[in-house]
Amino acid sequence: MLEVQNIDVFYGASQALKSVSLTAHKGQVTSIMGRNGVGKTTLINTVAGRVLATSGQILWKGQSINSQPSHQRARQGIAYAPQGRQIFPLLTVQENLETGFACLPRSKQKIDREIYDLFPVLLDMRHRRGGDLSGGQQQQLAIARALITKPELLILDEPTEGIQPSIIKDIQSFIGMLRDRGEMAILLVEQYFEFARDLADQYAVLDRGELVLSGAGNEMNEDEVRRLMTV
Ligand SMILES: Nc1ncnc2c1ncn2[C@@H]1O[C@H](COP(=O)(O)OP(=O)(O)OP(=O)(O)O)[C@@H](O)[C@H]1O
Repeated sequence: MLEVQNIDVFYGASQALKSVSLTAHKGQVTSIMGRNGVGKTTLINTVAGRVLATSGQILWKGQSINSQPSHQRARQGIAYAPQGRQIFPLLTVQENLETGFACLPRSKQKIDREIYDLFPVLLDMRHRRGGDLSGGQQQQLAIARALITKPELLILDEPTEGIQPSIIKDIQSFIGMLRDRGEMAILLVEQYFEFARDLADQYAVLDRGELVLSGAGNEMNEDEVRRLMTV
């Protein structure tokens, strides 16, 4: 479904990704792992169209999307919940959700009841300001906002960052549930090893811009991956 083929990315003269390849499939989580600064966010930003690859191909449902800007990719079913959540603190929960409509035609700009069924806390708090939510609730809001377009590829950048341990399990269940519905592929960037491992149908480990290890989640060499994730 998503095929990233040998992409190179540069920031000025510095190369952030070196010939990185990756796939993601419907009904599966692909966990992208690695230390700080190895290129994980750059990789998903390149898939989302926020950063452009200088060479290589990104194929979405068999078509090259390299030259498409991010809003066009969003319209094609690629959604992104960014690192740090980027909730608008002064907008209400409902208004935050509505910002996810930007790439949809007016006729489709409706919050499905299903979103609130998935995240009941957001229904209870829909008239509260985004900034008043806890970190875990904001993370749910960020995922819900990404789901508003009914994506077929959901990209999540470090959803556990800054979230208290008791809520991390809930976030893990949400992601597992979305995966099990079989309607979308999920690309998960995560530094919390157990979280990324438990969700991974496939995994990829980056080190200094290169893909150094990848495979099926259930065949992961845990010691090796942990070593590559340790500073
Ligand atoms: N906009 C940018 N301009 C210049 N260099 C950048 C930019 N964004 C990232 N980099 C550099 O590219 C490299 C990869 O960064 P990236 O954020 O993709 O890594 P990461 O694995 O996601 O790290 P983290 O886990 O800290 O988010 C780093 O050396 C970083 O400093």
